[in-house]
Amino acid sequence: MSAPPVSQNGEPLPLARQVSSTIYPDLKLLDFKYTLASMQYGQFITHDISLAAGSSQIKARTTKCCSKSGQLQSDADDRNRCLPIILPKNDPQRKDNRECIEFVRSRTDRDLGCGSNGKPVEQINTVTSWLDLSLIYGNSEELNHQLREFKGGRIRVSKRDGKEWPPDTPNLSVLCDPEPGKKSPNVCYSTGDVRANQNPQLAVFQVIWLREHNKVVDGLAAQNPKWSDEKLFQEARKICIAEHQYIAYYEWLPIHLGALNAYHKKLIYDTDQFVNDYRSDMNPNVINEFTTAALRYFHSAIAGHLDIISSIRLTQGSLRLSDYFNNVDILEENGNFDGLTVSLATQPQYNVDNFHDSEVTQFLFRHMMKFGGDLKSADIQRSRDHGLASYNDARELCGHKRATTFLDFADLILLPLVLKLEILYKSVDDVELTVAGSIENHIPGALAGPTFLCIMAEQFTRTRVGDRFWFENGDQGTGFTLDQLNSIRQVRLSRLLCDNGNDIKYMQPNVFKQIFIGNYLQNCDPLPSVDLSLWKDKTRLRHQKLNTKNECDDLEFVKK
Ligand code: HEM
Repeated sequence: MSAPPVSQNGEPLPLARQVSSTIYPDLKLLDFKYTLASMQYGQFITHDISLAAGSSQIKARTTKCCSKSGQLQSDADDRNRCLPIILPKNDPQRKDNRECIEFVRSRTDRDLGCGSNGKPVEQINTVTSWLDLSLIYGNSEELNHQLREFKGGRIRVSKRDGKEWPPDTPNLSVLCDPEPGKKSPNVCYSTGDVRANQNPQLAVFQVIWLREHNKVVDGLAAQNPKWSDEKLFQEARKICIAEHQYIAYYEWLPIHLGALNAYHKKLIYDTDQFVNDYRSDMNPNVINEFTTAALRYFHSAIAGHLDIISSIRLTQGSLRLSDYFNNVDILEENGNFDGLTVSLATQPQYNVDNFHDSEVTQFLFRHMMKFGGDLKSADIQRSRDHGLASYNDARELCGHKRATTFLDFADLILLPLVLKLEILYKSVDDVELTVAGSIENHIPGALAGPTFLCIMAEQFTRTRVGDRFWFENGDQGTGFTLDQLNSIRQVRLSRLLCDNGNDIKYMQPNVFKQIFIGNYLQNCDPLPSVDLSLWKDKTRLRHQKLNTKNECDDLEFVKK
C-alpha cells in the first residue's frame, strides 16, 4: 500500500547511495552544444508543474530522520515519515563519522485522510500541473493576491539600485540559508514558488519573469490607459504564460525530445494558424514516473560551478554551487545579476549522461558543513518512496521487449552498464526505472533514451492537450487573435534576457545553444519581441468612431 519496494526474493534493494556511487560517478564532461540555460530552464519548467507534497527541495525539514551531521534520529524507524539514505560502509562520508543522509517521505492522500482503503497511496502535487507560470503567479488565489500590487496590473517588487526584485520574504530562515555573521541584510525572495532561492540561476529566471510581467503590463497600460488593474494583470499574465509555453515547447522541448520526435508526436506544429487540440477527457496531472524519474534525468546536466561572465563574454569570476544553495545575495552584489544571466547563455551545461557533479552528489545543501546530501540518491530513494513502476514494466509499456535476463537489457543499454546493473540487482524485475532509464543510449537528436522519451512525450502531450487555455487554441472567448498569436510565436528567451537583465546589450538568438555558426552573438535590439500594439483595444476604438459618426445602427449591426 505504501511500503517501499523490496527485491523479488524479499531481500532489501541495494542501498540507494550504493547505486548512486556505482552508476553515477563524478566526471565533469561538458556538453559541446547546449548552455546552462538549457539545464536551468528545465528546472524552471519543473517548478511550474510539479512539487511533491512533503519532499524538501530546498533544505532539511523539521521532521528529522537523519541529523545534519549525519546521525540517525529517533524518528528514523518511523516508516510513514522517514526513509533515511544509509551510507554504505565504504562511503567517503563515513570517514566524517556520518551514517546517513536526511530523507523525509512525500505526503500522500492517506496522510490527508482522503485515500481509499485497499488502494496504494498516491503522492500529491502541490502546484498546478499546467504550464501556467504558477511559480511567478502563485498556486492559489490567496498567494496570487499577496504577490500582486493591485495597481496598474503589476506584481509587487522591491526596488534596489533602481531595479525591480521580488519582495523579501518574512520567512528568511525557512526559505533561505543566510550567511552567518554577514553584516549587510540577506536577500531571500518571496515569489509564487517556495523553491525560488534554491540556487542562484534559478532565482535569475524568477527575476527575469517577474520583470517580464511588469514590462508587459506597462506596455499594455500605455496602449490602453483606461484598462483596470484587473484587466491589465490578467492580460499581461495571459501573454506571459503564452510566451513561456512557446519557449518551453518550441525552444526547449525540441532539444530534449528531438525536434522531429516532438513534431511527429504533435507536441509542436509548423503553422501560422490556430491549433486547437484540447481534449476535455485528458487528465493533465503530472505522471509520477515522469516527475520522479524521467524529468529528473536532466539533473546530470547541472554544473557544480557557476561562472560570472561579462556582456562581451569574458569570464570575470566563478562560484561554487554548494556555497550558494538557498542564498541568492550574490545576484544583487557587484552587478552579478547580468554576469549570472550571461553565464546562463554562455557556460556549457554538463553532458546529459550517467555522470553527476559532486557538488550535487556529495555537497547538496551542505550549508557550512563539510558534506551535504546526494541528489542522485535522493532521486532513487524518492522513486522507492513513491512506489514507481519497475524499469521492466515501463520499458514494456513503452513498446520494448520485457527482459528476462540482464543481457536482454543490452538492446538499449551499453554492456558495461548492464553488467553494473547485474552486480547491484538480484533480478531483472528489481531494476529501477530511475536508474536503468538514465543509462539507456540516447535516441539520435534527443537527450534521452527511448523509455524516458516515451514517458516525457506522454506527459508533454497531457500538459498541452489537457490545457483548455493552451496559447495556440484560438478560443473565441479566452484565446488570442491570430495576429497576436503569431506575434507571440516570434518570442525568444534571448529577448527576455536582454529586456529584463540590468543592462545586457548582446545575446545569441537561441540561448539554449552555444554561440556557433548560425547562432552568433548579436545586438539585442533586432531580436524579436511581442508586438503589444496588437493588444490596443480595437472594440473601444471602433465604438468611438461609430459614435462620432453617429452611426449607432451600424454598431448594433456589428454587435449582432
Ligand atoms: C542546480 C540545479 C538543481 C538542483 C539543485 C535540484 C535539486 C532538486 C532537489 C533537491 C529535488 C528534490 C529531491 C527529492 O528529495 O526528491 C529535486 C526534484 C526534482 N528536480 Fe531538480 N534540481 C536541479 C535541476 C533540475 C533540472 C535541470 C531538472 C529537469 C530538467 C530537475 C527536475 C526535477 C524534478 C522533476 C524533480 C521532482 C519535483 C517534484 O515533483 O517534487 N531539476 N531537484
